[in-house]
Amino acid sequence: MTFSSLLESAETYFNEALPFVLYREPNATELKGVFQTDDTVYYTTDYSESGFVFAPFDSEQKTVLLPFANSEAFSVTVNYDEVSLKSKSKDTATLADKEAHIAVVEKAIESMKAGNFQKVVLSRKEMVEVKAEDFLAIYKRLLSNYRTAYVYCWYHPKIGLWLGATPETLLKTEGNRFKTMSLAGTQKYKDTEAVEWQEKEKEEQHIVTQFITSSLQGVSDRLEVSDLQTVRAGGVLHLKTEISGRSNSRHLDLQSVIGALHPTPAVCGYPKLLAKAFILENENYRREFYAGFLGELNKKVKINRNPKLRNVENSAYGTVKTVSNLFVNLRCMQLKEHEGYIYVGGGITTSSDPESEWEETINKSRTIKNSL
Ligand SMILES: C=C(O[C@@H]1C=C(C(=O)O)C=C[C@H]1O)C(=O)O
Repeated sequence: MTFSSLLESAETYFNEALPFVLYREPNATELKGVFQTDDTVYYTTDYSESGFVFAPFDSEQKTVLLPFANSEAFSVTVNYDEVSLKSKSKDTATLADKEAHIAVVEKAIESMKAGNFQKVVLSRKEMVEVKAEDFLAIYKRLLSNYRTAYVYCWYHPKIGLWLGATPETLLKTEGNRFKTMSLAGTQKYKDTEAVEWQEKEKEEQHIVTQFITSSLQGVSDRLEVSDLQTVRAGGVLHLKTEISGRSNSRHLDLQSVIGALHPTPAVCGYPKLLAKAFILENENYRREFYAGFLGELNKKVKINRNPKLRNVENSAYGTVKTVSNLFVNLRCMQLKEHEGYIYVGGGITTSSDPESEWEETINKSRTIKNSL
């Protein structure tokens, strides 16, 4: 199977209304595809299943699963030479979009000043003129434009068509080791990653780091927390801290770890339940799968830790491990037959300036717009 034949299979599956997902991990050259052989909507029950998951923001709603057992999986090397299409940027937000977003941001600031909660992530969706039938051209541009992102295209005829290029890992596990990240704080990228950060951004990112480390306290006694870094995600920069560890027990309970993490204050707020209630009550639309998560769940892979043995084919030294690679669904778009919806948001604290928060959503929305 080649890069172009994998894309052709996706096109065939789409035309035949069968579920599939295409995805490429950050900095990887491998494009993977999972093609479900029937059009049933399968769900996870306790995250012990093996497959590709697609979870909504609202953790009360069910997580969709493309079970590996009911699918065919392929992997090819991406051929970027085949991705030469030019990109354009269009800003399509209306004045009404701007006023509505600013009004909710102002309401949140007031509520936080009254002491109701500390941080909330407010988002909106913006309509763009695209057609679902063009999804592969858009997907190829996303692959080419964002090599450090997790770039996916997910389709289920009974649920919808989603594409994205996200910078955020929710959870990576291998056996009982795990890794996650605290990613928050945003500024526009202007040719350098050597930038200063304001207290507001440092504070909102710190809230996320604190939440993650305390949520994982019961999972591992020895958490490793990296230094604060500035990372680029297309046209924006974020603050990032990496958090990793090994579960105290031999078995990592994915259901409880995912339950403890999702949604983090990077996409919801703090305290979690109060922020979530504010979001559900005040954002005047449903997030659906935006700010949910997606990726491989309990995949069996052969791991070879000795680099000297890397070239030994069919290695007898490899061990089979169970891995999960889950990413937060950000910088994404839902594609309908005749239009697309880009989903974007940003973290609000009492020090937020509503106008700058609006600009931040515009800057984030360009991740997708630059590839339409
Ligand atoms: C909510 C989004 O992004 C998240 C919010 C950020 C912020 O508030 O600065 C930064 C990165 C992400 O964790 C989004 O892209 O829609």
